[in-house]
Formats: sequence, structure tokens, C-alpha cells
Amino acid sequence: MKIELIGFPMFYGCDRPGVEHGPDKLRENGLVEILKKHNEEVEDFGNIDVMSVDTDRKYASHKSMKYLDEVVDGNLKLAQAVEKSLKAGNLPFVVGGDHSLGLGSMAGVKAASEEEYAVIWIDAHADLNVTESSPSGNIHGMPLGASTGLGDEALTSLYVKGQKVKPENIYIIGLRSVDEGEEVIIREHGINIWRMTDIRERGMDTVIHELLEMLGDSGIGKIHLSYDIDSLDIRLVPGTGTPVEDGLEFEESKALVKAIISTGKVGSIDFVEFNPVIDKDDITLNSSLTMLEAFSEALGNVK
Ligand SMILES: NC(=[NH2+])NCCC[C@H](N)C(=O)O
Ligand SMILES: [Mn+2]
Ligand SMILES: [Mn+2]
Repeated sequence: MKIELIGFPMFYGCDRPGVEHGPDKLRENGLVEILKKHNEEVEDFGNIDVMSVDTDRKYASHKSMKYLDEVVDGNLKLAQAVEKSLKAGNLPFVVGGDHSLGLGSMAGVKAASEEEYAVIWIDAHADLNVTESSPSGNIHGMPLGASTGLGDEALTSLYVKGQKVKPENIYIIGLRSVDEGEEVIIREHGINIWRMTDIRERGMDTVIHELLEMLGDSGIGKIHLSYDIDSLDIRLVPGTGTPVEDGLEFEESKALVKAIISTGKVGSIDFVEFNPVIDKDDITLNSSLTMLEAFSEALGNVK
């Protein structure tokens, strides 16, 4: 299967400039070569064309969701690109940019086929907020909520109307910063989660086993894997907008990603939230490259 790299150079979803340089910074440091090292067919689609707007216009389109129009516009283009990539039989590998891009990638997956799919969201955060529960108004905290059909119509109807994934097919791993309203959504909608405390108590191997068993029992044959680098421990990712303590170590994160990809069911991937402008001594750049190498190797091993 051909890997199609799609850059999404946007910071509007996190309201912190710098993260829009993530895709090009990773390319300059060998992203395509890393993917090619283990995979025969890799094509760089380039970057999605993100509109530019002054930061003083952040509330111009909505009073409490920042840069709503710009986030929607970019994600419509992304959804189109992802749908096209999937319909051509490729694996879209979307590199951000902030995590609002999950809106576009999940809409693209939904548009490409009727088949039910699972979403695995590796993240310190749940990204399940709706407008009213969001503490920040930042849309990167909302894509997973919107994908289940919760929240503002502008997000829930993006590209494809209504729910993009069933809540019982969502698996979030690495959680340690969850807002009150998100806790309620997790409980009421039966979203599957593993917090860092679960990982520390039972160990990553057990968590992987639990995840794979649940996925197997669900009978779902297709996975969208969304990887937020802030799932990693704060020391490994100083260059991300919302880092959180007590996160995953490389070995844990690599084992998790490899186990998920080796199911052979992953059809689309997001890799988000690397901000080169606030990075310290290229620590986050190197962490990102380390993880991308693990993604590449695991994809290359899928028959
Ligand atoms: N993709 C992310 N890094 N999301 C961080 C979200 C932080 C917080 N829960 C919010 O909604 O503002
Ligand atoms: Mn996060
Ligand atoms: Mn996230």
C-alpha cells in the first residue's frame, strides 16, 4: 500500500503559532526518507492550502470557538484529500499542525467508505470538548467530540453530515488531562479509555493486550490512528503547545504504535502537535523522528 504524506500547516486550532511549521520542519529533517526506508511506495502530496488570517480576527467567525471559519476551511480541503487518497487505495499519513486536523481526516475516512471504523487516539488529552465545555475555545480540544456528533453543527457537519464514528469504537490511550465536561462525555457515551494511571498500574503490555482484545471482539476491520505527540512525557516534548507531566516513555509509545499497526487494520494516520518554534535544543524534533521511524518500520512490516 502506498503511503501518501499530507502536510496540514495550521495553528488556528490551538491558537499558538509555530505548529504550522511542523510538516516542513519534519520534511527538512528526513521525514520522507524515514518513511521510504521501510516502505516501497511513498508519495508526498505536499501541504494543504491553509488560509491566512490576522490573529486579531480569531473571534470574527464565532464568539467562543477561535478561528472557526479557518479551521473549517482547512479541514474541508483535508477531508477531500484524505477521501481521494483512500479511494485511490493509499494510506493517508497526515502530519500537522494542530489536532483540529482530526476533523478533516475522520470526515475523509467517513466519506471514502460506508464501512464502520475504529479510532485510536493516543493523547494526554481527550479532545472531546464541545463549545460549552471547552476551557480554551481552542478547536484542537474538540475533534473527537465532533466526530461522535457532539457540539456545534459547523464541526459535526463538516464535509459529511452527522456522526463520523460511533463512541463505542473510540479508544483513547495516555489520558492525564481531562476537562470536567469531557469526563461526563466519556461516561455517558461509553468511550473506551486507558489513563496514564491504568498504564502505570497494569503496564503497557497488558494495556496493549486489552486494546487488541476489545478491537478483535468488536469485529471492526478498519482503524484510524491519531497520534498526538503530547502523549509522550513532558521531558520528551518541550516543543508542543500543551505538554503534560507523567506521560509515555518512548518504549511504551513505540510498543503501542507497533502493536496497533501490526493488526494490519490501520488505514489512515494523523501525527500532530509538533511546534518547532517553541522546541528546546531539537528535543521534540528528535522525539518526533524517533516515533516516525517506529511508524515507518511497523507499516513496512504489514503484509
Ligand atoms: N490536541 C490537543 N493538544 N488538545 C489540548 C486540549 C486542551 C484542553 N482540553 C482544551 O480543550 O483546551
Ligand atoms: Mn494532546
Ligand atoms: Mn490532541
